[in-house]
Amino acid sequence: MEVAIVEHDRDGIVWFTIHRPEKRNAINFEVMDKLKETIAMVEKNDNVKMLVITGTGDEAFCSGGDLSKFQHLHTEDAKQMLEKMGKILYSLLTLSKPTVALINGTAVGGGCELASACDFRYAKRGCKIGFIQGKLGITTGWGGATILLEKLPYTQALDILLRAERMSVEKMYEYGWVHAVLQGDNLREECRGLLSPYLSQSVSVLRAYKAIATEKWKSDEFRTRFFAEIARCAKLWGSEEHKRAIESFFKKS
Ligand SMILES: CC[C@@H](C(=O)O)C(=O)SCCNC(=O)CCNC(=O)[C@H](O)C(C)(C)COP(=O)(O)OP(=O)(O)OC[C@H]1O[C@@H](n2cnc3c(N)ncnc32)[C@H](O)[C@@H]1OP(=O)(O)O
Repeated sequence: MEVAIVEHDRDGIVWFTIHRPEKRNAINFEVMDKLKETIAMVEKNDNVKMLVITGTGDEAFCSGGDLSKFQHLHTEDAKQMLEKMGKILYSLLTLSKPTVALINGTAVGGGCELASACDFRYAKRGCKIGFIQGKLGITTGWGGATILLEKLPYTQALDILLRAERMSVEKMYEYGWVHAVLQGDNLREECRGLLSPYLSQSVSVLRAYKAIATEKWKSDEFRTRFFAEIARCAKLWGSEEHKRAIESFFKKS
């Protein structure tokens, strides 16, 4: 079965849908590979204007890394896994076309990092959003904290990370992380409506604005901070606190 569905529509939107509803759209290596391939295609293809990332079903946008696969990784292997996705999120962050996370359900852990790397976050009313990594004895491991601290005011970003709680869409809207709260009757159409002013611009204009917007993230200084975050998380990955948190999640689920 496909782990992600990629559709290219008439308006120039590429829809990338993580398709693992039975795992609450958790990201394994296959999802990473497919996302990497899609980002490269969007970058190159002049018929594509925007990338929208979402998840299958009503339950989850994305539950982060696939813990059933990644829970046993030790520091060095964990670092490789985190760096692999970190590089993908960095290319998403600096993509030359506008990007949207269409949050159709719960977004937790790495799911929030994936959404943070997008330019806009539109979320269905009632969803829960949580940078819960702190409660798992780790930090964000895909560069998400560095991105959050770039995109939100310092106090809001730090509050979200230190609380490590599942927060309401409304609260995340107040913090400026969610840009539009959607009713959810037809998420795609609501999303398309919000994107229509952007889609009326040419690809050259979209590319030019994205280049201006993302220039600051192409410096060595930013990349060093981004990948240092990943190394810190890798160190915590093998800690007793993290192992206990994951064991307790699997006992419950
Ligand atoms: C690796 C990077 C790191 C980072 O940088 O942040 C991470 O992302 S660590 C992962 C952080 N994510 C989590 O800890 C989320 C764990 N999941 C949940 O808290 C909940 O599942 C949910 C997302 C809130 C949904 O709750 P609910 O609707 O009640 O579903 P269940 O809990 O019953 O789950 C159904 C099914 O899905 C499996 N599942 C869920 N999340 C994951 C996951 N991240 N990895 C692997 N599998 C996951 C869960 O085990 C259930 O499976 P079955 O028991 O086989 O049905």
